[in-house]
Amino acid sequence: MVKADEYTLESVRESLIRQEDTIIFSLIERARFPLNSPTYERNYSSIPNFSGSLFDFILHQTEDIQAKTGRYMNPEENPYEEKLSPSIVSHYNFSQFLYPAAASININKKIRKVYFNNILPLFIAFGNDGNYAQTAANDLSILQAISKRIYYGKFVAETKFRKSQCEYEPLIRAKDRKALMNLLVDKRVEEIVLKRVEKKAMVFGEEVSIDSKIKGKYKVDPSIVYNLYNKWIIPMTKDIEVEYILRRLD
Ligand SMILES: C=C(O[C@@H]1C=C(C(=O)O)C=C[C@H]1O)C(=O)O
Repeated sequence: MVKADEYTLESVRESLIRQEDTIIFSLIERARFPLNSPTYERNYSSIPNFSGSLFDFILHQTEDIQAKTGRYMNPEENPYEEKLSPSIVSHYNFSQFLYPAAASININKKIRKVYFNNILPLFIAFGNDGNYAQTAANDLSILQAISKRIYYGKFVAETKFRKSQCEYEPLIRAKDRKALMNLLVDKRVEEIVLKRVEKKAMVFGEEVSIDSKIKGKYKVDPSIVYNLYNKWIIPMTKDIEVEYILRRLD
């Protein structure tokens, strides 16, 4: 069993670094397909007894089977769907590190909206090749990876709170969002994250050729990965940190 104190700021940071790999590989996989807009059109799929797009259907069905088989018993995992089947398997005794009153914050709607409106158009070619099920499955992999990363802000906030409780408490009582954000933020770490994800996108996504003249062609533009983290992923992680910390004394 993982003990509650096995999460430390260092271990949380290590996990965030490993999650970068998952996010970047999932972007590379989605980039194999063009936009494939019918995937997201309500009227296109005509699935019997379901009103929604093919993507909505795959999201619901996939999360439901994952819920049944215990995925969301782990506090590090957060589903997008609200109504899911209960787990039908016996499960591992996961450490309950988060503060219960603060653990349930949810910005799924925002993450979904940002993904489809702001992130996807950045790295996808327009077009339609008919591979809608694969497209939706790849979207879901990215959404799950960025959701885990953003909600990991709760673990970041909890470790920081435990380290400096006296500094946080008065600001939480005063509901001083701005001061809490200043206390939570570490600009130096953010700059390292940004440089590292750009580099990882180069290393993981470079077209490999035995012809040494072909260099510098990437499956997903590294500067887009940088921007994705800078504009969306890090800010949303920090929002989760602040929302979590505000409820830390409830
Ligand atoms: C995750 C941390 O907290 C904040 C959020 C960061 C992020 O989203 O990458 C980086 C630094 C901090 O501003 C941390 O300090 O490691």
